[in-house]
Amino acid sequence: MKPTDMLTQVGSVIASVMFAWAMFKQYCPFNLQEYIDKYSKRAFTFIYPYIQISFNEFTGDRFMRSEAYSCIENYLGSRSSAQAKRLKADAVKNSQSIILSMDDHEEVEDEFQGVKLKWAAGKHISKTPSFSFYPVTDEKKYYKLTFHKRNRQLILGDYLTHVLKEGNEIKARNRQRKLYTNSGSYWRHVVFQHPASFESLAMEAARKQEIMDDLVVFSTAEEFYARIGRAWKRGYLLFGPPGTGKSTMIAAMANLLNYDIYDLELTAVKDNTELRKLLIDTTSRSIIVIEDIDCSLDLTGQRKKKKEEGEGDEKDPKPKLPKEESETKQSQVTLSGILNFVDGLWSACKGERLIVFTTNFVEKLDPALIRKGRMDKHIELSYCSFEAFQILAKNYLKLESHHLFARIQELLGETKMTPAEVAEHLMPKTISGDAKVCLEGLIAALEKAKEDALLKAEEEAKEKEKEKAKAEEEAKEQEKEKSKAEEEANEKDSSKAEENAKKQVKENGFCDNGNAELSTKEKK
Ligand SMILES: Nc1ncnc2c1ncn2[C@@H]1O[C@H](COP(=O)(O)OP(=O)(O)OP(=O)(O)O)[C@@H](O)[C@H]1O
Ligand SMILES: [Mg+2]
Repeated sequence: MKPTDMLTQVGSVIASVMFAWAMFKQYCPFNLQEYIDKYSKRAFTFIYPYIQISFNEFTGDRFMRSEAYSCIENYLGSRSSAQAKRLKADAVKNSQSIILSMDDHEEVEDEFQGVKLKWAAGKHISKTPSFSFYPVTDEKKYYKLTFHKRNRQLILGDYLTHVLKEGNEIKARNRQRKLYTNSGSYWRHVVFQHPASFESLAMEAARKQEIMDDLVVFSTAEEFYARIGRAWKRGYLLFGPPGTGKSTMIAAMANLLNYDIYDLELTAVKDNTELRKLLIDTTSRSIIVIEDIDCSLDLTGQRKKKKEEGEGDEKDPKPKLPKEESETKQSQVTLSGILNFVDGLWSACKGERLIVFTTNFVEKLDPALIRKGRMDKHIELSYCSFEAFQILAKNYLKLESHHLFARIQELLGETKMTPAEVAEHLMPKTISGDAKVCLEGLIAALEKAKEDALLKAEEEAKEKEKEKAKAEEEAKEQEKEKSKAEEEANEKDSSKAEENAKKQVKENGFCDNGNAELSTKEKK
């Protein structure tokens, strides 16, 4: 038989089979069709040695994108770019980088512990009836994993866990981080792009390293927290004078760990229920920040106030602005609400979380709020040391050393200046950006600060001296008054005794109180 004849015969056989199949579908009862379909698939899987798993893009009611699908998409990214011929590209991180994924109907291979598997991207298209002129197509994308059935245990267990974990990590690396703020009971967000880093933070190197280690250890300690039975969260209390870098450190923490920031404005939270709702809505890998907790709400005196109710109002050492006052009145968040927020059951949901409080006055906070276990790490940010200055000089002026550094070191040891003030003096003052001008300006400011501090100390000493003298005078005056009062009391006593004696003599003819002289006189 000629090859052309053979081809003709094959073609006619295929055409007949297809015709028979079409007739069968047309006239065969639906139940029988289903029956045959089911058993033919079973028979096929019986002889087919591979297992297939589909991961659909949307689960359930189509509104939720499947987490597994996006994890797989991320996981397959690098493999796709290396193996697939048709790729899809998408921009992430505010168009700063591109991620690639395989296009529909492409396949890539993967290997896990020596086992080979295959991933394929596909889509089901179904036409949904519509009144529109244009037909509406409903695309359902999926990834299909194919592997040999002898590896079932390994793939369903370790491999899929590995895919989800790695996919999640890639997703976290690629995602655009967000800065959230609360508005009512919802979070609004903007893109978070703060350049702060631990490298540029002006702080002693050893302390900085300790904080960074603590953060990194925390972020990788999921198994540890699960083993010891603690929620995977950690509290940081940053305290120190204004301008010492508390907010900057929070941004550096977020950049180090690649976390989102939830900046919680407590005065805008109506009550504890709203606070809980906000907490539940936060995602994992995030830092929840409450800035200036001492003046966000009057949490400082709540416990004391309850005890002292009716004893009159305690004077707030920091006068509040009228707006702040009215907001505080509106907010009914209580200290116990905050404590539940920090370590209640809800704070444990959905992965790792850092909770950071900042304050200028740590001593004003209720000890319950900042005890270890709630605020695990207390970090004091203080005035600028010489080591911190060196980092600022390197950042601002690109200077590692300078002959004026010695004088600055001397002055920083003698006076207090916040890193924010030092940084301000190191900002370029001339177009040429002459470092010497900045350093001289800083020296002048430090000398002035030193003089001011001396004057202030002298004034304080004088004030103290005055107060001491006044106190001594008052004490003397009090002493005088006391002795005068005693004299008067003595006089009163003796005249009273005299009167009593006279009375007795009049009534009894004698006196028994020992005032014999008087009684005999009276008798005579
Ligand atoms: N330790 C620091 N390292 C680097 N820059 C700093 C440091 N401290 C302050 N700065 C600079 O000073 C500015 C103010 O600092 P920041 O807002 O972090 O202070 P803060 O402690 O949060 O103050 P506040 O208590 O008033 O909120 C920052 O923009 C930063 O440039
Ligand atoms: Mg701040």
